[in-house]
Amino acid sequence: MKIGVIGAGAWGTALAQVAATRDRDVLIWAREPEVSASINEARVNAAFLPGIRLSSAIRATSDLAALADRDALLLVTPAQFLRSVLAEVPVGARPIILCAKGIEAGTRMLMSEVAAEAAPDAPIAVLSGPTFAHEVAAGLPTAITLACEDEALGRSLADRLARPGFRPYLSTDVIGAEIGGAVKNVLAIACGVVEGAGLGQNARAALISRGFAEMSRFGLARGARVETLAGLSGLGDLVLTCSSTNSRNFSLGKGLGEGRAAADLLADRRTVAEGAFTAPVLAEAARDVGVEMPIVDAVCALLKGDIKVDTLIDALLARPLKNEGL
Ligand SMILES: NC(=O)c1ccc[n+]([C@@H]2O[C@H](COP(=O)([O-])OP(=O)(O)OC[C@H]3O[C@@H](n4cnc5c(N)ncnc54)[C@H](O)[C@@H]3O)[C@@H](O)[C@H]2O)c1
Ligand SMILES: O=P(O)(O)OC[C@H](O)CO
Repeated sequence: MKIGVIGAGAWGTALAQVAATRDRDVLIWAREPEVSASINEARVNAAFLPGIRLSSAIRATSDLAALADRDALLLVTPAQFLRSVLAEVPVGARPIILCAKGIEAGTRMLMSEVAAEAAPDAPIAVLSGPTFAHEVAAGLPTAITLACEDEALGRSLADRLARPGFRPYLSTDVIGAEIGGAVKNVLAIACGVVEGAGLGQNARAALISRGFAEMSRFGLARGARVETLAGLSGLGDLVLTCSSTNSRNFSLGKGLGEGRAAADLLADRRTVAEGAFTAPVLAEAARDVGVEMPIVDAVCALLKGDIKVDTLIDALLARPLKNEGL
């Protein structure tokens, strides 16, 4: 199975590196010609994954047509660009593995729903979990969920990607795997706010727990399974991303918590903080299914600049007491 990777940001590059540990022919599409050149000539992705020496088995191209000979495609562009990129790739009936974590603005669609429209003949899998790209590219031990409704295909894709240090766990719950990855990015912004505003470790733990309750309420309303939400792609990734400034989403939140404006923090960013795009569409999607997500609403308000951090925290803490259950 010849692997093609579409998107040469940090995560696409790390996944190409994973595939290249056993495969002598991995092709990655970079939107930026200078990134292709840097990978092919210097064996490094200086723009998006600096400091990692890349395998000589990875070739880069900036021509999407060059992916025509690939047997399976990993889609690793940011979520808001999945549809436009798929429109340019004649995917046909080749399996696609969706790796972006987000919800499409405007349509409120999950990535699998976008892909089902844009590449209707392609079998779909989702790869999602607690996976900082630098650690994966450096070969540090990592476990991840690979979800595919077709169990046999899921197993063959997992076998194709698995390495001693990269361990996919199989699931058939595609929606559940996607919801965990999309929602945790928004909650990571909230945890960053807690850090930036100096609210302490108790508050961070409370936010992870109550954030997980929000993720679970929304996930269950959308048909996700409890074990998926409590697994690597849900709780696992929530804990990772809420714990470290290595997370772009957590860092963005930290800046907000320090009182900086979202527009300034997001201006001229080359790397993506998906939670900033997911937050408003997630809030809408939650209202569609009648689910309360107060932490997500709070992140939306901060991103819009509607409210100051102190006022927001006071409002969250003043909510009526309630039962802990979902
Ligand atoms: N970085 C990680 O550790 C990590 C881990 C797991 C999942 N992810 C997810 O992978 C996805 C990609 O993130 P990343 O970290 O690789 O990106 P990145 O922040 O490293 O790089 C940004 C990417 O966006 C691409 N881009 C910009 N404008 C574009 C356009 N108009 N059309 C298509 N692509 C465009 C750039 O070419 C580049 O590949 C995100 O959904 C992210 O949540 C990231
Ligand atoms: O840097 P972040 O916040 O986009 O997080 C990266 C990955 O999603 C962690 O699993």
